[in-house]
Amino acid sequence: MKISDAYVIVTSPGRNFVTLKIVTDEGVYGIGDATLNGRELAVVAYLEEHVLPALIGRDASRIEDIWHYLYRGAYWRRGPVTMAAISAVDLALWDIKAKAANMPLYQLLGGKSRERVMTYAHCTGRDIDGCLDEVEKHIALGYRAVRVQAGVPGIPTIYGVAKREGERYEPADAELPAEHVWSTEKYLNHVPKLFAAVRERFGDDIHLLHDVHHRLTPIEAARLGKAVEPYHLFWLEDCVPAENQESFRLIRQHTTTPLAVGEVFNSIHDYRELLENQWIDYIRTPLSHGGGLTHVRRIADLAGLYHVRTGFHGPTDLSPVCLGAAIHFDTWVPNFGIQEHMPHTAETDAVFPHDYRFEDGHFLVGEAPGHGVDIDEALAKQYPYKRASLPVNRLEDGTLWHW
Ligand SMILES: O=C(O)C(=O)C[C@H](O)[C@H](O)CO
Ligand SMILES: [Mg+2]
Repeated sequence: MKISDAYVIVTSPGRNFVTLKIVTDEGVYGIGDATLNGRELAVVAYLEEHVLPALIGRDASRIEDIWHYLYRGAYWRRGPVTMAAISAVDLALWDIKAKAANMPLYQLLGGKSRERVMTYAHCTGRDIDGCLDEVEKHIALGYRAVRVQAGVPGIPTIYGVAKREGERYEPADAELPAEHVWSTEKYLNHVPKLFAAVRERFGDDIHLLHDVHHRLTPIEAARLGKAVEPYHLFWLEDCVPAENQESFRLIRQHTTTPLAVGEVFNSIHDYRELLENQWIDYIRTPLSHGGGLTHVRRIADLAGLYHVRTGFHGPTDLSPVCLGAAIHFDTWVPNFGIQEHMPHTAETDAVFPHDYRFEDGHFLVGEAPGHGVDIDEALAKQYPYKRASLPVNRLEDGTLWHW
């Protein structure tokens, strides 16, 4: 089965998505997600100029060889743009392989390890009370796990909290990066109060998660991890920027709060010291940024040796294609932890018809051959690309900080 055509579809049904379609001479096609929030067209250019012309005529069944051709063959390795492009090709080829085998993707991976996939919801409020109301709503929807983020007094705009009550949170909300102001002290003083309030109102059974979004230094992260220990979090996410993996040694020495890392990683090499030293508990790299199934399953296998589990990134800036493939992976992977779930808009769901289902706080995998997600190309055309950038953060004195 040879690749006869490959093209990119850019659509913006509420937010931008980049989708790759690979077509074979036998008429079977596959779909991959190539969305890199705020840098979408860089991946489009990489695919169109450097990847797709070299795919035409290749045997679509040789996924492993094509992966290495694109990775080793580029000479320039790793990086989010390259790896998002490789991921999209890989997801589309696995979709083709599973369709050709007339099997849902999880069957090709090794079959079901579980019946359903536990998800966590985003609960955010302008203040602690607003956040508690959201937790209540999400428990009523059946969620067993919630990520809690609340506004911090004295910080006007903060990661994870919508600008206005009742609005959805979307960080890429301006053509050019919006400037936010950050205060570590105000944040560190406030967060333990949020967790105390959630446990006080909802008890011990619900899993609680929190995303620091890379803003602390290692010793500050250690302080936060210790401060929230009484509230036994499921995880504390991205507590420091993680280019320096060694930072986690210090954090781990001080706290038993479980740590999740990796939504901005794209290679197994980003994880090696973290895993081998048992400094983290969950890996977060999504299939659409970490080299697709071919590479992410190697990361998951390495993680499994160290009792580390998966907790894939799943905000709305990963398309339903990535989410659909992730649900197959989650259904199979032995060391599954949890799946992030931030519901897509109705417009997005219409552009990407899919057969996964959400029920009672869990995803249920579909039985259609492939990963079960398609794209309605005619509908996609009705939503043209709009430039959208992620914000930047500055300390109160104006210093540029991590967002
Ligand atoms: O969902 C999360 O945990 C995130 O941190 C979301 C990121 O801010 C988002 O994907 C940036 O594009
Ligand atoms: Mg995150």
